[in-house]
Amino acid sequence: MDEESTVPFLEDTTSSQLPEEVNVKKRSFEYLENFPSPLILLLTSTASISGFMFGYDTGYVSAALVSIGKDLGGSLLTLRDKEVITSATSLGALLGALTGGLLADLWGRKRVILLSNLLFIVGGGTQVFSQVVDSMIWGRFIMGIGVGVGSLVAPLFISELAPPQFRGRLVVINCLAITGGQLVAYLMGALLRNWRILIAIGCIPALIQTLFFIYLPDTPRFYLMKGYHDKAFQVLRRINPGISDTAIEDKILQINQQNKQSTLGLSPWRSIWVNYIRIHRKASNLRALIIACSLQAIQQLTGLNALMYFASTIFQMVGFKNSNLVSMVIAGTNFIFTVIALFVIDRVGRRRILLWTLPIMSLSLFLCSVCFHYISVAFDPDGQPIIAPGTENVWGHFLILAFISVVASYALGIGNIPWQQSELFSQDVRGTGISISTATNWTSCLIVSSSFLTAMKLVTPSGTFLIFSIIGVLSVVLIAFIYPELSGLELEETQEILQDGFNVKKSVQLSLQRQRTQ
Ligand SMILES: O[C@H]1[C@H](O)[C@@H](O)[C@H](O)[C@@H](O)[C@H]1O
Repeated sequence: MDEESTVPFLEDTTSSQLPEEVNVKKRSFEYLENFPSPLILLLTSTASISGFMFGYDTGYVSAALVSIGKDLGGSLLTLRDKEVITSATSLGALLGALTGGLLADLWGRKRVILLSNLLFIVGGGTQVFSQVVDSMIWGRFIMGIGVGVGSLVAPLFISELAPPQFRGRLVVINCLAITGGQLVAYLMGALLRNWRILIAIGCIPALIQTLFFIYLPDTPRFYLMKGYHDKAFQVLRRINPGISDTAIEDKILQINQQNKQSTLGLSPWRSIWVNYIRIHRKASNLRALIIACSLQAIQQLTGLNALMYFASTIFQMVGFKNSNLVSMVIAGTNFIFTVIALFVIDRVGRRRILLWTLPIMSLSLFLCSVCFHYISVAFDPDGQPIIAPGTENVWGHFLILAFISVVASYALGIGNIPWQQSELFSQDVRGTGISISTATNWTSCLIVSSSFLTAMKLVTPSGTFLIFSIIGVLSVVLIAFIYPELSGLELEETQEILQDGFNVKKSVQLSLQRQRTQ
């Protein structure tokens, strides 16, 4: 380690020229490990249980709706009941996302994860014991709040702990848990005929995570936000074995520089307000917010979840009668390609992956649109799409290939990169920032799920997928202009990048230099 590497990068926060001009001041904290420490892996996997519950709880609903039959109130569920039961979770998640980040700043990341578990268990329990539709809806709503809170706090927790060169991969572990949760939900849905057991199983991971977290610490960055130097020191020491005390103190100094802005001592409401204003007034924060919200909106507005929903009808057309199997093929592709993302995200870089995969995804969506042009889709009296008899199967086969290509390119990039959002924000407004961007995700999800069937009727399925494809193309242009490369950079460094512009070119150079020195 040379002398220069002990100079905290952020000491030079007034510098607006990056990165050659700052002579690549190396990070104050030299990571000696080539592999994250066992404690980091334990904390990451435990936090990722939240991701699993996000996936499982959004995934089991279609199977549960089929097997509920007349169990709720003695009559079959109407289409309206099904819609409300399904969307109650997304609505709850929107509420959870709006409040989760703010609570994480007030109470700590760990306590908020515990709160989300309580919501999972109360919401799940309410559903398991439901005798009428209304209590089922309330159960789904309460559980949805837990999903929303968990969807933002788990990646936040992980990215605050992770050494920069592993951060991308460690956050993808949570995304892997989401797609894994969806896959397991479909698998269980196919195996289990009893919906109450299907839902009850979903509460077990929440209990396991609670037990683990009782004994595990919060993140050093949160402890420093609250002024707990010793606790932060101890966690940094445990997660980075082999690092000198001086290097740890350097790191603490670096984090504390950003905490000068913290709202310590203010009342909770006042600090929420102050952070809300701060995130809009300070240029670097506003840029971070624009990037994070854009990525989250793009993830949902390119229609992946709608495609998942429609997949079973298409597969039926080409001879697959088992719709659960269909969902598993799509969810399986999503899972497998998220595994690949895990291995490439830090090496290739977030920006570059998006610029490679989004064009492929847009092209695949366009191919879906072309295939649909040759397939005649009708709608049954309930408004559900059905394939008109006598349709040429060959287009159905092409469509399946196009679907798989959409899901694969999605899972490699836009399916997981928006969840790296915590790295964009400075310490003082991180909770507020990720609350707003996660709420953007759930709002966009609600917009697509509530308008998808109407759009298919109004502009045909071919037109709907053409719209998704156009959104994909526009997103590539937007990302090319506004998304800097943050792979390998310290959380504190990203703010420097966003200080006087989006600094895309300079960030790419800095990230490359970091990769060479790590
Ligand atoms: O990152 C996740 C994942 O890609 C899921 O498969 C998808 O259903 C969610 O909407 C998304 O947020």
